[in-house]
Amino acid sequence: MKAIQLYYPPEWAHCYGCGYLNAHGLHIQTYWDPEKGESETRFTPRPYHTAIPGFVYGGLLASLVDCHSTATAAAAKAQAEGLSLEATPLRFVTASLKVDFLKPTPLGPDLRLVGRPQEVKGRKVVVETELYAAGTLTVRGEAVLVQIAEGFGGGAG
Ligand SMILES: CCCCC/C=C\C/C=C\C/C=C\C/C=C\CCCC(=O)SCCNC(=O)CCNC(=O)[C@H](O)C(C)(C)COP(=O)(O)OP(=O)(O)OC[C@H]1O[C@@H](n2cnc3c(N)ncnc32)[C@H](O)[C@@H]1OP(=O)(O)O
Repeated sequence: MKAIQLYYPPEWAHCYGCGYLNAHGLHIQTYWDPEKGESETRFTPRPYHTAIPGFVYGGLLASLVDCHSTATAAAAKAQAEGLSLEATPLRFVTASLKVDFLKPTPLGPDLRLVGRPQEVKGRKVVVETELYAAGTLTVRGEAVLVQIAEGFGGGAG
């Protein structure tokens, strides 16, 4: 299976969080399950992603939710419209990002984010995300993503 971000054309692939052309970026990769209608991202924080020793920096967690959500929006919109991302790349930007830090997130385990689209309407998609560390829910996110307007270069916009 191919990560959603790898369908972005090069002009949309410089994002610090998820762009495959950003050498210094996080290279977040998100996978879509068309049957469940949900997405999954896995990421293992590095020791320098520390908030206080032993715990992950919240800004990193917000970045994971952010790029996981933009990719989820692209997949959800493609599925809703019966489009293939291969033939019709879609790119969303973040209009609103809410992150609830429910518990400290331990630094060490692989993190798992699960995204569920709540609304797909016009250019707007709303995505809810749960982030788990070693099976424990530590972060919940809600994002509003807006498909970039036509004329912003690359794909179907
Ligand atoms: C970083 C570039 C941002 C600028 C975007 C421009 C061009 C993009 C070109 C290429 C992009 C390529 C790659 C992107 C790379 C990385 C993405 C990773 C994620 C990010 O790191 S990205 C950076 C942070 N991001 C921004 O820098 C956004 C700045 N902002 C805007 O560029 C506008 O603000 C925009 C486009 C968001 C909306 O503007 P707009 O005029 O196109 O759309 P409009 O207002 O019609 O809203 C349509 C529906 O979204 C609802 N809606 C709008 N805003 C809302 C809000 N805040 N809360 C709740 N709902 C909201 C409305 O209520 C309506 O919903 P409804 O139809 O139901 O009423």
